[in-house]
Order: sequence, then C-alpha cells, then structure tokens
Amino acid sequence: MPDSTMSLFPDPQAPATTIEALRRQLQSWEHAYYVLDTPLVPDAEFDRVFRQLQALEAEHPELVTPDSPTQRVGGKAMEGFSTVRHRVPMLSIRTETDITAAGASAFDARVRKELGLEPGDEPVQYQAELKFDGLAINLRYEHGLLVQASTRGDGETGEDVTHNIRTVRQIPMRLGTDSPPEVVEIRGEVYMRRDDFEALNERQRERIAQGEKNEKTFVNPRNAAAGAIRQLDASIAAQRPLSFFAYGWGELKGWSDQPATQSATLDAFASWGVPVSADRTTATGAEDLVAFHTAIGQRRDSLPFDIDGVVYKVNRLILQRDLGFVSREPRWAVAHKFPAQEMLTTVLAIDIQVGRTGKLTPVAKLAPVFVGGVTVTNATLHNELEALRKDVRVGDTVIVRRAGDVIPEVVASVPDKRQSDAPVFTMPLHCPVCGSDVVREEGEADHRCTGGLFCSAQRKQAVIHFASRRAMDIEGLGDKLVDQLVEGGHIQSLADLYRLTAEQWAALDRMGERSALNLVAALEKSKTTTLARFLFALGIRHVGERTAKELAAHFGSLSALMGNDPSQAATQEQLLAIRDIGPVVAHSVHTFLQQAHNREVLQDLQAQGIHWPETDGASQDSSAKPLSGQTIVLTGTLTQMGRDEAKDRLEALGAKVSGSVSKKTHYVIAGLEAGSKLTKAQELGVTILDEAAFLAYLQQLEGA
Ligand SMILES: NC(=O)c1ccc[n+]([C@@H]2O[C@H](COP(=O)([O-])OP(=O)(O)OC[C@H]3O[C@@H](n4cnc5c(N)ncnc54)[C@H](O)[C@@H]3O)[C@@H](O)[C@H]2O)c1
Ligand SMILES: [Zn+2]
Repeated sequence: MPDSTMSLFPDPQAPATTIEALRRQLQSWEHAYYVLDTPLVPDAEFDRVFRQLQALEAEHPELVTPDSPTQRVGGKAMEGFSTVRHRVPMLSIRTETDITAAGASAFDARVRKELGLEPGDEPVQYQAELKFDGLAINLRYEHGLLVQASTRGDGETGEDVTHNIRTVRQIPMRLGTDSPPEVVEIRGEVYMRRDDFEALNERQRERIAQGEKNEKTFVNPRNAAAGAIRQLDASIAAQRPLSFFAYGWGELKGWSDQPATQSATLDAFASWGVPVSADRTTATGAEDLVAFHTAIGQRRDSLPFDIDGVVYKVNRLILQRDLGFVSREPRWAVAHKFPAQEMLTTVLAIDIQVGRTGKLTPVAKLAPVFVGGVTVTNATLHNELEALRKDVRVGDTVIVRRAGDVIPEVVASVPDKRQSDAPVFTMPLHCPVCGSDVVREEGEADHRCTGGLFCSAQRKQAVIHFASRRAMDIEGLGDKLVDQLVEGGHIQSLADLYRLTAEQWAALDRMGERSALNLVAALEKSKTTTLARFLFALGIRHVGERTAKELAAHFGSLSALMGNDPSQAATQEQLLAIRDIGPVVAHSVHTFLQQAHNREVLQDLQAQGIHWPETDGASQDSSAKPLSGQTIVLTGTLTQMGRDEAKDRLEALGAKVSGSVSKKTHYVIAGLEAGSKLTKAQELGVTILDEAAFLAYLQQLEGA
C-alpha cells in the first residue's frame, strides 16, 4: 500500500504544521468529492487521513478549530443552485473504526454509559439498517404534497434540487395517506442500482467511442447519482436511473400519532408509499447487532446496490432525544462499515486478454490489494479509449473498485502520485495470442483480433458456430464436446475436425463407439453443403445468414470471392456494390480475406473435401428469380416440411422471408394453428395460402 501521507509530515516536531497540512489535503479532497462529484482518492484513503487528523487533534485539543473537517459536515452548496436552510440540521454519522464484531459492542457500551444503565439493567433496543451509498436528500412534504427537495450541503444549508428529484419515479409527489402531517421532512438516500450503473457506463463508453468528447464514465454509483441530482438541468437527472430509500426525518409538524420508535416511524413512511428498505431489523443488545452485521456482510455482494456498512440506531425516540448530538454526529447512531469497495494500489503491468469473440481487453496487473472483501490482482480497463481517458500507465497508483459480482475495474489513476515516466498505453497492432491484425471499427469502442478461425482464443466459439444447424449442420457436435476438443488440444483449426478418426472421437469423455461413428458420419455428410452455408459457418463478423447468401449469389464461387492471393480478393468497392451490403460488412469481409491465416484455413477445409455446387455468379443474380422482390411470411405449423426448409426453398426462389405481416407482404403461408399473423393478414387483405396451396405453388416454381 503506497503511503501518501509521509510527505504531509514536513516536520514531525510541529503538530500545528502537520494538522494544517492534513486539513488542506482533506479539504481539497472534499471539494472534489462533494462539490465536483469526482473523487480524487478512494474513501478508504480519505478516511485514513481523516483518522490521522482526528488522532492528532485528540492529542492537541488546543489546536482544534471549528472549520476543521473533523468538526463539520463536508459538503458545500454549488453555485447556481438556490440554497435551502435546513430547519433541522442534516448531520453525519460516527463511524465505528473497529470493523470486527467488537465495533457493535463498543457502541452499545457507550450508549449504555450515556443512558446511565448499570450492567444488570435491561438491554437497549436498536434498529439496524443498511448504510446506503448514495446522496442524502431531504424531502419536504406539506399537507402530503412534495414542496421541496434539498441536498445536505454543509449540514446547515443545502441545494434546492426539487426539479431533479421530481424526475425520480420512486419518490411520491403526494404521500399515500388521507391524513398527512402538516409538515413532514423525510430524509433518505438517492442511489443508483449497480445494474443501472453498469448499463449507464456502457452507454457512456459507446458515446465516447462515437466521438462525443464531453462524455465521461462514472467512477461509482454514488458519484453517478450525486452528479445527476446536482445538475441545474433536470433533463440530465431524468435520463439517469435513480432510486431512493428513506431512513430518517427532519422537521415534523402536526403529526399527533407519530410512532414512538425509529422502526415504526419508517413503517409509517412505507405505508405512505415512500420506499423503505425491507433489510432492517429491531435488535436487542450488541449480539443482535453483530448478527445483523454478519448476515448483511454475507449478502452484500448479491444486493442490487452498494452499501458501505450498516447503521445502528437506538430505537426509542425518547432515548434518542436524551442522547442528543456531538458536533456533527448524533450520539444515538453509529455506522459499522464493511471492507472498502475501492482501494489504492499500483499497476505492475498492462496485459491484453483476447475474449472468445475476439475482443481485446486491456487488463491491469496489480499489486495485490484487499478490496470488496477479496484480494484482487487483476482489474479490467475495458478498452483502449477508457485506458487513455483515465490515462492509466504502468507504475501508476490507481483506484480499483470491486463491488458485487461485477469484475474488478480500474476506475481512475491518481496522477499526483505518478512517479514513473512510463509511456501512455496503446493497443497492440497484432493479436497477442495469434499475431493477426487488430482492428477497431468506426463508432465501436472495442479492438478485435481478425484471426477469427486461426486464433486459439476464439476457437471454441468458432467451432460451435461452424457446427451449428444453420451453418455446417454437424449433428451431435455440441458445446460440451467442443469444450473438450479445444481444451484438450485435439483441434487447432476447423479443418482438424475432419481429421479426427472414429477412435480418437471415441476416446473423448462420455463418447461411446457408436456416437463416435455417428459423429464421423455427420462430419462426412456436412462436407456436401452450399457456398452460402459455408460462408456463414466461417463466423466472419457481421456476416449473418442473409449476407452469406448474398455473397454466395453474387460471387458464385469461393475463388471469385477470395482470389488466389489477398491482392485478388474482393475489394471493399466490389463488396459495397452488392445489394444490402454496407461499409461495416464490406470492411469486415475484406479484412477477413486479407488475413493469411484465415485463407489457409479456408483452403484446408476445401482440401478436407468440403464442397458445394458452384455457379458463375451472374445466373444466381436474385433479380432473375421467380420470387425476387416478393416478401413472404410463414406462420403456424407446416406438416410436410419444417419452417427452416420452407424458408430455404422460398429464398432459393428469390423471396424475402419476413417475420412480420405488413401492407408490403405479398403472401402469408398459414400452417396449422396460425395465430395473430393470420388475423393481421386477413385485416390487411394480404393473399393467404394454406399448406396444400403453398406446396403446389412451390413445386410449380421449382419445376420452372
Ligand atoms: N473519496 C473522497 O475523496 C472523499 C471525500 C470526502 C468524503 N468522502 C467520504 O464521505 C464519507 C463521509 O461523509 P459523511 O460525513 O456524510 O459520512 P457518511 O457518508 O459515512 O455517513 C453519513 C451519511 O450516511 C448516509 N446514510 C446511508 N444510509 C443511512 C441510514 N440507514 N441511516 C442514516 N444515514 C444513512 C446519509 O446520507 C448520511 O448523510 C466517508 O465515507 C468519506 O470517505 C470521501
Ligand atoms: Zn488472435
């Protein structure tokens, strides 16, 4: 763990100087965190320095000043917002530093002492709640109507964010009760669920890839939520998926039957339609608190949102009043935290991982760090644009985040701490696994290896696709078998499938002699195919079935498409000239054909005996076919042939087979139990053929 604070002790003999330096450091971090919603260091690092300051101030009480970060709530209203003066201050919560079970006992002991209870007296009742990691909000309801929403700010004065809070659907504009109090200020946390956060960042990464310069990804759900609420423009908050949980209150007026406990008051809020977490419990004495802390700790990763701990509160409001407050914290509550989900560590190296679809991901190798409850040594950097935007370099000190089941990621580099002069990160030009060219398509964030068939990282995926029903249709070659083949090193390329003998197949797990023979027969059968199926089976990026058919029809033969060497392969212009083929597909096909490794695999497959009827291309021109230009929809069950066969035969005649009926549909073929598509065809007056009529029509056209 890098120790950043050494330099903050210019003269260990002068505590005043040190205290001043620590305060300045904390204040600058607070500004970045509370005002700009862009933290410079993880909370754990902030807390560590904060505790150092607390300890020094405790040793030198004469040096404590009211403006010290230890004495006040950290936020500050941002310029541009109207401010709101809180009628009841919004405070912080004391954090129990001991995160073991002993933390709960320490709190219980303090409470008992303050209340003047003797060891033999009855245990104190608490309410244990989750400590949500979001932004504190005060919702002011007058006569049941939401009139104002504000942030905590410095605890005395917050920002008026009513316009943004109105976009949070979970927050009721009107309380669901016939007899609302004259005034009730409900306090709680606006937060973002982890899945919403991941989706938001994914969208942001796409925007950045598309060249939107002002976009950024968010460090964590807390900052994404805080940033959304602290916007002057409500349309931004409206686009961000925000959630809310209530956990407390401020001013109350005219609520004669307010319950006497924390827990029952939250129950009342819930009954008015305000979201209150179900994960809370009333606890008797320290043992119950520990049990709650342990149980929630075990479930933390599977919760849909971030929490940084649990909060214990004395349940009876009378006792809360008796206990009162110290400077910035109530005496009746404490936060008992869990291991931090963000930590500092150093980047030892940046490796490139190649995924099964060929996607290249930069992964930071880290000095081992305990984060989110586990030791992490690898963290994703997502893609080149992200790595560059965060400017993560080998040797850097970085913030690593691990929350829930999401894979650990590097969220930011801490440039202040850069010591090395390592160069900026760049993606390799060649795949580290197979050496093929690496490309990034326009508007896409990811780099990909183009060695689809040759790259061992992509082999499994490639074989599964190759064998699939609408590709080479190799019966019996399922996912589990492919796993074994690839992991056991039995095949290096697609063509190797055809080289395995029945004995070799039979030697694999869960393969009898009989199934081995069947498989060899299925492979043999698959050798007779069509050019379209073969092209589709290659798994060229962006080449689906339809495109494969168009390529086959247009070129007629594989040699016309690929030429004798890369310089003779179809050019992008030639590809673009084909109906329905756009620049992305043309680029992908072209790049694929330029890779020497891919060409070798194609030749090898043909050498294994894979063949198809070839044409000169021109006669295959779809405009010359009997059904070209016609759109046909299949619905219901056919008895004489499968849906796939019907589709293939219609397409061979030039028809376009579509999944939905519209005015442009020429025919609807209705099998047994045809449903809504048939009804729609009747409504639109589209010609309907039953199976018998369809068969007769097919035979007539195919015979022609
Ligand atoms: N990374 C940085 O640079 C940086 C800078 C400043 C502050 N911080 C972090 O901010 C925190 C300090 O802020 P703080 O003083 O608001 O303390 P806090 O956030 O730890 O605790 C108080 C807050 O907890 C929230 N809360 C969630 N669930 C609650 C519940 N059930 N009951 C009551 N309150 C609940 C409320 O919003 C309340 O305001 C620390 O975690 C610190 O690390 C980080
Ligand atoms: Zn590769």
